[in-house]
Amino acid sequence: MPAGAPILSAAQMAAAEAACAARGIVPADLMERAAHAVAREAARFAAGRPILVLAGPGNNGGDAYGAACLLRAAGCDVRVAALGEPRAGAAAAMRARWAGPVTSLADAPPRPFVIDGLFGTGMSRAFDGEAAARLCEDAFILSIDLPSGIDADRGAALGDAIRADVTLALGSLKFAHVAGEAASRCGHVLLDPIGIDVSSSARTIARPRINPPAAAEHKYSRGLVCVIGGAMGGAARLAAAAAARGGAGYVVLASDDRRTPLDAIVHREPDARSDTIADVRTSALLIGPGLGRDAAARAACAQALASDLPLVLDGDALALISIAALAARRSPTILTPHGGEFDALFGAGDAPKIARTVAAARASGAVVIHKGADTVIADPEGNVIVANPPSWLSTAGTGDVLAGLVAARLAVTHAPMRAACEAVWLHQRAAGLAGAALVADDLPMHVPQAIAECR
Ligand SMILES: NC(=O)C1=CN([C@@H]2O[C@H](COP(=O)(O)OP(=O)(O)OC[C@H]3O[C@@H](n4cnc5c(N)ncnc54)[C@H](OP(=O)(O)O)[C@@H]3O)[C@@H](O)[C@H]2O)[C@@H](O)CC1
Ligand SMILES: Nc1ncnc2c1ncn2[C@@H]1O[C@H](COP(=O)(O)OP(=O)(O)O)[C@@H](O)[C@H]1O
Ligand SMILES: [K+]
Repeated sequence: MPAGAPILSAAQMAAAEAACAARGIVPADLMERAAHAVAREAARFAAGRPILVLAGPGNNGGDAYGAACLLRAAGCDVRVAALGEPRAGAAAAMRARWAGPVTSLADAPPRPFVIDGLFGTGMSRAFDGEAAARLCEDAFILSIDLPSGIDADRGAALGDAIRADVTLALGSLKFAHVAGEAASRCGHVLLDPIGIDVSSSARTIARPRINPPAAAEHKYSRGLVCVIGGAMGGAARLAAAAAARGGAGYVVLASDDRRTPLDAIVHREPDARSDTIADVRTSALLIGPGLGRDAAARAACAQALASDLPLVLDGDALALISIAALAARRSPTILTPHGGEFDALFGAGDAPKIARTVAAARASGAVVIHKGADTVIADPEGNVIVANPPSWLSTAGTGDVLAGLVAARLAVTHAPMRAACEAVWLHQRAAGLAGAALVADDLPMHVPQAIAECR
């Protein structure tokens, strides 16, 4: 996935395209550039294999006809199968340029390399993809802009959507490249800006820059993280270990369980929880991993919310707070809900995940890390960063590790959106370093290497 790349809705993409026209770059120019980009990548990936171009009735099909012409001119073995016929504009002109035969999808024999140019951002309703599926079954598939059959904004498959090996996004990434079910249908995502200027408040995550501590720093100035433990000691220990490896200067763990994951982590008795929450030296307080939901947990949450400390709320804590109490806070707050916790706190709703996460950040005044295969980070100003972490993270306790990293980065940076992005990047990188079949305990030890890569 291209790092730090803008992400647009279909409507925002169309507006950017219209703005090009105002600068004298007409749709035919953009389609020409798109066709060149598709032909370039197709030639590279096909590597001499016979190519079948699937062309649809809209501009996605126009890109496909344009690429077919360029590939044939370059000596490639190209056939075209079409669904509908472009009727007007740049797409019709590209169609007219293709002098070779065009068969229906049903009549086309399969070929080992398919360029999928059936539908892009204009996909509006479910499509019967049976004939396309037959042609794609054993082929390497390069999708133009989006795998056909995807809702560009929601990332939902509309009927029989295509599953691509490589998707070449044109102009900008769309929400479907990073969010929802569609993200896993895109395969490897490439982006060609085709000369369109785009700006967006939503971007893909990029490697952060993390500097070593300045020479004058000491353990307290580096950031004191306090982790409040509860019913399940292991969760708080995972979080504390991650906070220590995540660059905090000092980590305190207040819990019933005297065991700490590292000797460097200071244990405090649970009856000192209230003193810990009141400790003004604390740079970031983490509450929630393994907390439980009993009266003591509720009281600790209420005290944490009422404090002026920078706060990270995870797990059980998210079930013990209200949006109103969050909105009343003046200090930085970061929430780290998974999908179920998010729905319970903010409501399920039909809107796309990115829009729901932005609304949650606005309503709560907090930075929200809405976790999952498409992790959406939003701040109350509407800035959004999206990450697609490795699926091996889908195992118990990895969220506790993330919460500890968030607390560490908040303690160090004092900037909640930056802290959230740094933590999510370090978490996914540590997962990549830990590799297949990782368990949550493996992650903290890989965080120093991930930080070392952030110079
Ligand atoms: N962004 C940019 O700057 C640039 C964008 N470019 C390219 O344009 C693409 C967007 O093009 P687009 O808007 O023409 O839409 P597209 O995806 O081709 O499909 C629309 C057609 O499909 C039809 N249709 C829809 N659903 C259907 C169904 N279920 N079953 C059957 N038909 C269905 C629909 O029919 P209608 O709904 O109107 O009846 C209409 O005819 C974009 O993804 C990129 O590749 C580049 O050329 C250059 C720069
Ligand atoms: N399929 C997946 N692909 C990528 N990341 C995932 C997937 N499932 C879960 N994750 C990540 O794993 C972590 C799980 O967090 P959470 O559900 O709170 O687990 P726990 O409470 O057991 O620690 C989150 O960072 C989440 O984004
Ligand atoms: K397509």
